[in-house]
Amino acid sequence: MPTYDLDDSAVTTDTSLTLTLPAAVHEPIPSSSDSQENNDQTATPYYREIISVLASTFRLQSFRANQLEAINATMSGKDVFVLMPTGGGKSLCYQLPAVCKSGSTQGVTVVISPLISLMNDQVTSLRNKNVEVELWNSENSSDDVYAINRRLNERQDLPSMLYLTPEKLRESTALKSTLNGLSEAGLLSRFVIDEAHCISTWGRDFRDAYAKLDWLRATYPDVPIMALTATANESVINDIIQRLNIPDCIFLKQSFNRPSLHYEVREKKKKLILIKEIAEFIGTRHANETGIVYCFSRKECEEVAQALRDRHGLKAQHYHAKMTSAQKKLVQEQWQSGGAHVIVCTIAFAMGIDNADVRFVVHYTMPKSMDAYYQETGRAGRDGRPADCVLFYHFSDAMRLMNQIKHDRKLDMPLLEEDEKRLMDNVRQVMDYCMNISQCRRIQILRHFDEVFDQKDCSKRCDVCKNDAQVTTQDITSEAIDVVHLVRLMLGKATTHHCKAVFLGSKKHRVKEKGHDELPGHGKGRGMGQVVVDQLFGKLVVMEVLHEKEILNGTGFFNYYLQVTRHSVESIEFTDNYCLSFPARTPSQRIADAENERIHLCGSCCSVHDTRA
Ligand SMILES: Nc1ncnc2c1ncn2[C@@H]1O[C@H](COP(=O)(O)OP(=O)(O)OP(=O)(O)O)[C@@H](O)[C@H]1O
Repeated sequence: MPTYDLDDSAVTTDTSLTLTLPAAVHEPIPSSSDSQENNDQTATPYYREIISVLASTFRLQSFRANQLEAINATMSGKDVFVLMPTGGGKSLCYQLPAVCKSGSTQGVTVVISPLISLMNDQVTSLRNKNVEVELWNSENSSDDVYAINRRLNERQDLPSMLYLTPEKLRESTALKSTLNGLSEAGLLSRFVIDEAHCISTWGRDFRDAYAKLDWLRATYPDVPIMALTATANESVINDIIQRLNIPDCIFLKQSFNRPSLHYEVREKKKKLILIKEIAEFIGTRHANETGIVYCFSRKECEEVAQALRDRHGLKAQHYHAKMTSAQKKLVQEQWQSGGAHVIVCTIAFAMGIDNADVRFVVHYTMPKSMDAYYQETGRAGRDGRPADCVLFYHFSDAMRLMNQIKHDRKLDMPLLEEDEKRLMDNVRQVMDYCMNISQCRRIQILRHFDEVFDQKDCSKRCDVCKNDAQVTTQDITSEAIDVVHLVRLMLGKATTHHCKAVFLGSKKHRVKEKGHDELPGHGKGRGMGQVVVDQLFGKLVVMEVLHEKEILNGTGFFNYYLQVTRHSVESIEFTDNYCLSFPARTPSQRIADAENERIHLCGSCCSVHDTRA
């Protein structure tokens, strides 16, 4: 057995997960457990230098799961595929061997990475460690390019690493000819494909220039390739391996479980109440600690940050795309120096801000996919210490995301129908996650990565496992059918909000003036309570029984009306999927629900009746 230490960091040390990969695509890939059983990782010819560089350059004491395996494999000239969760320590797997001299291949390690901001961060950090590194991307001036090219061509003082964007690699003939020269001189150590899921059309971030990377193996057959990603299910993995043509790669996968994170979903309330709840959560659980609040829009970021500052006295700052580089830099610096504790940001720009000691991630608005949720919560607890991830969910946010997808399809650019479906499905999966309060959050999250998780290992570090006893599961097939009938009777001309009100038995003016209090479905959901009715409607959207149709109104704005989709009532009756889990309602909650609906409880039988005249 290896004698090196695995720290108790953000990832587990379970390396025994293997995937079933179709033989037609490639030969079976050795799993990490195989390689560990057969090989003492400390007995390789490179180990002595590896350990020395770990301490001297990277100032680290030990390896995390699979890092040493990846480093040894690439130094011995093998292709490697590293599937490691966000914050797991992928960078070290290629940065460390790039600095070492004893590997079987010599020269420059070429890193292909999709995000200029992440490259900049890495390059700065490497230069601070005195690692010789060059960066070649669209931000370079012609003088920069000239200098880099000269350095690479003269080969006197070669950098250990060269960071590139895939677009640069595809477009620049000067770069290609320089790489050819290095290859002919035997001075290309390896190619590293970071965020390798961008290669796959199955992945969420497909990039055209990434797909062209099949060119690497064809042009430089002897240069080892290392592919790394934090998000890839089985189809994506197969696709990456096939496209890069690395069928015999050493495949290293570990559990995606992040034991240090506590997952929780809470019901999203109205704006000011919600912001107060967030402020209280931060104040009681994370006073003076750093965290991120994710919002949907730039306006929302600014409003929430301002409210947290002005109303609740928190050191909060917003961060989004419309800010100037100088403003962003200032906020980053404030965050890193403790001048700002809470960053309220949109997802697109959260990638550029990175701190190891983020203690909480709050989703003010639900994420657009489970992948995104994993990535965004993955910003917390990167130092391996406990951190909280709280997602505030409301059905209307899901509708907002779905409507945005439809809009993007119409307005912007060609979103293919299948892309739209995929994006919609992604939102539905998150809705499903939020509404499923009967299954451990970790089981649900990890299932998304094709990983089977044993609930007992959650150790009550999610809301579901913690609140175990208070959940009720109910077959809601007949209520679902009632809703479908009711929505049909509305002839596609009522909003979701209105349909819910009618279903709950509202006698408000708007309901009465349309005669909807006379409909057969009026009040069928009476007594279920707003939360359960929200869940029921949400479930029907997830199941694609209902959807919101966008209709342009006379004032040039869109109205969203609830409609029944292709599914018939019969299909509901014959599926066994129509169960809902919800927190058991206490008597006081039932009274509150009833009052919300302006319906009174009958004192004698305790069931809900409309006792008004
Ligand atoms: N062996 C180690 N011991 C202690 N800390 C480590 C080790 N390896 C990496 N780290 C630290 O873990 C943090 C995350 O590492 P890194 O940025 O490489 O993660 P990543 O897997 O690339 O994550 P992401 O997918 O989010 O980019 C960094 O702060 C890094 O210094």
